[in-house]
Amino acid sequence: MSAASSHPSPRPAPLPSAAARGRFITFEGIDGAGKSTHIGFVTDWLKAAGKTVVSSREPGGTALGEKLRELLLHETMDLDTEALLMFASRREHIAQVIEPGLARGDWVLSDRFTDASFAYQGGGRGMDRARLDALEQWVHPLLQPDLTLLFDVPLSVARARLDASRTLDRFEQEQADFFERCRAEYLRRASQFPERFAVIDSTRSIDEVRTALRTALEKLA
Ligand SMILES: Nc1ncnc2c1ncn2[C@@H]1O[C@H](COP(=O)(O)OP(=O)(O)O)[C@@H](O)[C@H]1O
Ligand SMILES: Cc1cn([C@H]2C[C@H](O)[C@@H](COP(=O)(O)OP(=O)(O)O)O2)c(=O)[nH]c1=O
Repeated sequence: MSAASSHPSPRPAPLPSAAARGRFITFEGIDGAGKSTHIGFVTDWLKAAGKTVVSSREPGGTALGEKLRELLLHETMDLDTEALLMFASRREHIAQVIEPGLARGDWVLSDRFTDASFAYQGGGRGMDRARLDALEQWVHPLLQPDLTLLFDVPLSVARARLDASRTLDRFEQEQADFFERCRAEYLRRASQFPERFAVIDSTRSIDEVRTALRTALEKLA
């Protein structure tokens, strides 16, 4: 018997496999609904579950996106310009942050994404939905969030929660009926895409909201 047959050669090392794709979670709701309050909680919960988390926002999330955010929040502009700049910021965010993060296997959290354009430019300002559909098809034909957490509250609750002392941006200065339309469009989107939306009743206490968030996250993990 040869030495080779009595001592089989060691198995070749497995080839490095590509990281499993991460998950994309978006946070939505009218201003004052409670998104920012709970992003930190979701981040901590996911990290405790062993995930690598990237937390970002729109408009913004990149150096260029943050410059566009400044313009969007403070300069008066035509509605088409506003929608195009929202999607320009989004394109950069997808290319630089969201797609690379998901490819690395990270869990990417975004404070707002395309549902906000449908809610604010579409519902709030009355932009034709077909135009927003076309922009979405252009900017991210294949990408959709794995989970969209919609923090839902009546406008009166959101308004009461917004810190009276803070300076309101161009969107926050809008009238009540604008936000009613935004909220209605968010809820319409949630019923159009029930597989990815979790509607969180954000009138409940922070602890109760956290319980609802855990339930939604456990389904995804
Ligand atoms: N479930 C809740 N109950 C009571 N107050 C809340 C709740 N969620 C958020 N808040 C408070 O409401 C205010 C607005 O919340 P925030 O998370 O900044 O809203 P958003 O990011 O959606 O604009 C904050 O002062 C926050 O502490
Ligand atoms: C992403 C996005 C945001 N917006 C608006 C909603 C918000 O009023 C504003 C900024 O969002 P946000 O970061 O939630 O504001 P804040 O830091 O004051 O809580 O931009 C749109 O109108 N369309 C969009 O596509």
